Amino acid sequence: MEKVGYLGPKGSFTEAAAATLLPKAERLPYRSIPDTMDAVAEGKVEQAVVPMENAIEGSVNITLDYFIHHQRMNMAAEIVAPIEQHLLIDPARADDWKQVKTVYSHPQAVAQCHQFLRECLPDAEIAYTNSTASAAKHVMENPDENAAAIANDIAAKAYGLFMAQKKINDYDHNRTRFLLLTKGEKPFQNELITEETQYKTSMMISLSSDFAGALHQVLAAFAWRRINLLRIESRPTKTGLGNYFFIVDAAMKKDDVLIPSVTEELRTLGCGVHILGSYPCFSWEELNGAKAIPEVKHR
Ligand SMILES: O=C(O)C(=O)C[C@]1(C(=O)O)C=C[C@@H](O)C=C1
Repeated sequence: MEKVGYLGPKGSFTEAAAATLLPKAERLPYRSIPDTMDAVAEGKVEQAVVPMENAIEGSVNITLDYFIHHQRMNMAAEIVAPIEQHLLIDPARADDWKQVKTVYSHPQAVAQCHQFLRECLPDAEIAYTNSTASAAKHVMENPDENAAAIANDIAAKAYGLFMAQKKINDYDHNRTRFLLLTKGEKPFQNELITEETQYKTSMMISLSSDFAGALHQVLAAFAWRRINLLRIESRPTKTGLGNYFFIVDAAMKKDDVLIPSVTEELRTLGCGVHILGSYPCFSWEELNGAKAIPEVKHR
């Protein structure tokens, strides 16, 4: 049976994303995003699912940075999922959630609920964990701590916690984009792919030097070919203040003409160009119907 690694433990949003993309694969939890990627590089699993970007909080920087600087692999598929955060506590404290002293969660989840925390739990300490599910697990394992977790309803069930406050994310349209990563360029062969499936091609582009219009030249290479760009993200190269590379997502599948020619043109301009993957993109609703978060049967 094929294996997929995910940011665990069980009950994380990432597990639900992995279960939806690869329902037949054996799922193996890892304790951090870098550990999850290392598992692919070390051959412990053939592929892994990690969170990449959130509609409220933006990029998951650790994913992007570890991917670029430490474990360059292939982006093989994408799923965008709705994210509903809840405040979970030990059932024995069901009526006392306002007295909670510490709130545990992943930094992305905490950021998605800033306003709620400021208004409803202004004195609570925030403690960051590797994932929302590890926060829930911690609260379950430490009933004397007077703590709460921000996590989803699957984690509430998995760890026997009470949902003291539901949907505490500050904005309704909360969605996270998860990526399936593989070691080599392994096309995602799956019955989920149809004629209508949209593709993206992600590229890392570094500018040759800093001059007026350098980024404009890069964008022009896409523009005159009418390649639609869905995202441009800049991240530090970590070589000095002010040095950045760009991650660009083009709304098309890697082909034999446009992508090779834009790559060629950018290289002629002196840019570094790496194709990070060309992959099908799915929405949660497309794969799960109207159900917000599917029941994840744990293995
Ligand atoms: O998968 C999880 O449960 C996580 O904690 C990770 C993560 C993320 O990094 O974006 C996943 C989805 C939510 O946006 C919040 C947290």
